[in-house]
Amino acid sequence: MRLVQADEMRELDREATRRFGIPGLLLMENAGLSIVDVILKRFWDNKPQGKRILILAGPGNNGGDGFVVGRHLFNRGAEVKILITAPPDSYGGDAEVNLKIVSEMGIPLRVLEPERLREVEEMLAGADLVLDALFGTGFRGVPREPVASLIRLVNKAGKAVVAVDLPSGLEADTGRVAGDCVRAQVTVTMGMPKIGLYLEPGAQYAGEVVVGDISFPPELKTEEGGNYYLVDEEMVAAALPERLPTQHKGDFGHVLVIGGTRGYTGAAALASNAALRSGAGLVTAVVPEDLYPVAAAKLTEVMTFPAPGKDGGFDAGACAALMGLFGRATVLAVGPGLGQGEGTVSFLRELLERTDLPAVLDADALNILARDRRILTDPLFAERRKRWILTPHPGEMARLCGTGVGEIQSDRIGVAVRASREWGTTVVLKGARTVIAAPGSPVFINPTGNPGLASGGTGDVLAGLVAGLLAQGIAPVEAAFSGAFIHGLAADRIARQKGMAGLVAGDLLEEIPVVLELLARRKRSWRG
Ligand SMILES: NC(=O)C1=CN([C@@H]2O[C@H](COP(=O)(O)OP(=O)(O)OC[C@H]3O[C@@H](n4cnc5c(N)ncnc54)[C@H](O)[C@@H]3O)[C@@H](O)[C@H]2O)[C@H](O)CC1
Ligand SMILES: [K+]
Repeated sequence: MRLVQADEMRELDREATRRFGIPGLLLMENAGLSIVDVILKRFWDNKPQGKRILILAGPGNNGGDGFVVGRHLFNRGAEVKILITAPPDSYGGDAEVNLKIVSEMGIPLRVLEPERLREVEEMLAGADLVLDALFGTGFRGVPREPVASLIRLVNKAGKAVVAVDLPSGLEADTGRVAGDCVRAQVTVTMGMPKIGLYLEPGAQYAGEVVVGDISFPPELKTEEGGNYYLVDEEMVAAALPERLPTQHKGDFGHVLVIGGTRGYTGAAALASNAALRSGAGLVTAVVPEDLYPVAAAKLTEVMTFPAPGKDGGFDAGACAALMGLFGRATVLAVGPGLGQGEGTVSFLRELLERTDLPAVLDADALNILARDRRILTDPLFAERRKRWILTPHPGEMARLCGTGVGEIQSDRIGVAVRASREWGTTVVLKGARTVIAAPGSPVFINPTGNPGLASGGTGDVLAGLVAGLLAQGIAPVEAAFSGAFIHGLAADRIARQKGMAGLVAGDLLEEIPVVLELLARRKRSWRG
C-alpha cells in the first residue's frame, strides 16, 4: 500500500483542483462525509439520534473537516458541540465557509479559553464521542498552550476518540510525537495514508487507520510511482518464486552461512535452518573447525563445513579454504555468531574482498564493518555492495553511522535512506516497523511483528530467511521486505497462539513454511 508525506498530499490536493477542477471545498465536504460514515457505522450503529459528540476544531482545514462532520451529524439528529481553538474571525478559506454554516445553523460553538479548562472537562464528560479535528498535515513541532492542555484532558477523559487525518500532535512524515498527542481509537486519514501513521509511536496514537475517500480520481490515487510503501501480502506473494514440478533443489540456490563461533553455534544453526525453511535448495553452515563437531551435531538438513580456526574463532587466512565452496554457493549470510576476534576481523575483510557473491551481512559482520567502514564506501566494491543486504538493529546502525541510538530512532526512514544511498546497498533497519531502503528504490515499511521478537536468535532467523529468499533469485529489495514481512507475520501468528513472552526464535522456524504456504495460496486465489 502506497504511503505519502504531507507535502506529497498537499501536491495531490492541488493537482485535484488544478487538473480535475475539484474545489477544495468539495474535498473538505467529502473528507467530512467519510468521517461521518465511520462514526455512524463503527461507533453509533447508524443511530445518531441523541448521540453526543464534542468536536475539537483547530485553526486550519483539519478544523474545517470537523465543521463538516458537525453539520452532517447535527442534520442526522445528533447532539453536536464544537470547541474551536482560535477566534472565529481568524479562520479563512474552506474552513471559514464551513464555520459560518455551522454558526448560522445555531450549532453550539465555544472558543477554548485557558482559564476555563474546567468547563472543557465537563464538555468532555458529557460527550459520547470526541472528534479530534485540531491539527492534520499542517502541524509542526509541539502543541502550544492551551491546546496542549486540551489534548491532555482528552486523553484523560477516557472517551472514544476519532482523529481527522492524523491524531493531533503527530508528525505526519516521521511518526514522531514531540509533545502531547491525542490517542485515537480510529484515525480517518484523507485521500492517501500518511507515513507517520505506520511508524512508531505514531501507529500507537492513530489506532485503526481508515482511508477516507475524498473523490480523488484513480489517476491521483495510483499505487505507482510512490516513494513509500507499507509492505503487504500481495507485494510479498508477488515476489516469491513459483515452485514448478520440474524444478530441483539446485534451482533454489545454495546459501553459505558463515559464523557460529564459540558460544554462538546456535546463531549459525538458526540462520541456516531459516534459510532452508525459506525455500533455499541447499544450505551450508561454515564454522571454525574446532566447533565443527558441535555444529554438525546440531544440524541435519544443513551441511556443515569446518573452516580454519581456533579458540572458537576464524583464522585470518581461513578464506583460502573456502574458495572451493564459493564456486558452488549462490549467497552468503555472514554474521550470525561470527564473533569479533582478531583473526575473524581479518577473515571477514578478505572474505568480502575476494568474493562478489550476494550477501546478507548481519550482527557481528556489521559490528566489524562499523570499526572499519572502508569497504562500505570504497568505490572498488560499489558494484558488489549492490548485491548486499545489511540487517542492522538500531544499536548496530548507530555504530555503523557513528552516532547514538536516539538519533537513529528519531528518524528511522531518513537514517535508512541516507545510509543505503551512501553505501549503495540495501539496508534493513530492524525494530518496531522495520524500514527497508535501497538506492533508487522506494522505501518500504514493514507492519508485521511484535515485541515477542525481542528475544535472542530472532535476528539470526531473519538473516537466514532473507539470504534464503535472495538465493532463490529474488532481487535484494524484494528479498529484504519479503523476509521482514514473513518473519514478522510468523511472529504475529505465534503470538496469537502462545502469547509474546514465550516466543523463541526456534518457533519461527516452524511457522515460516506455514506463512509461505498461506501466501502461495493467496497468490493462487488472486490468479483465479
Ligand atoms: N486531500 C487532503 O488531504 C485534504 C485535507 N484536508 C484537511 O486539511 C488538513 C490540512 O490543513 P492545514 O490548514 O494545512 O493544516 P492543519 O489543519 O493541520 O492546521 C494546522 C494549523 O495549526 C497551526 N499549528 C501548526 N502547528 C501548531 C502547533 N504546534 N501548535 C499550535 N498550532 C499549530 C498552524 O497555524 C496551522 O495552520 C488536513 O490534515 C486535512 O484534515 C482538507 O480539508 C480536505 C482534503
Ligand atoms: K486531527
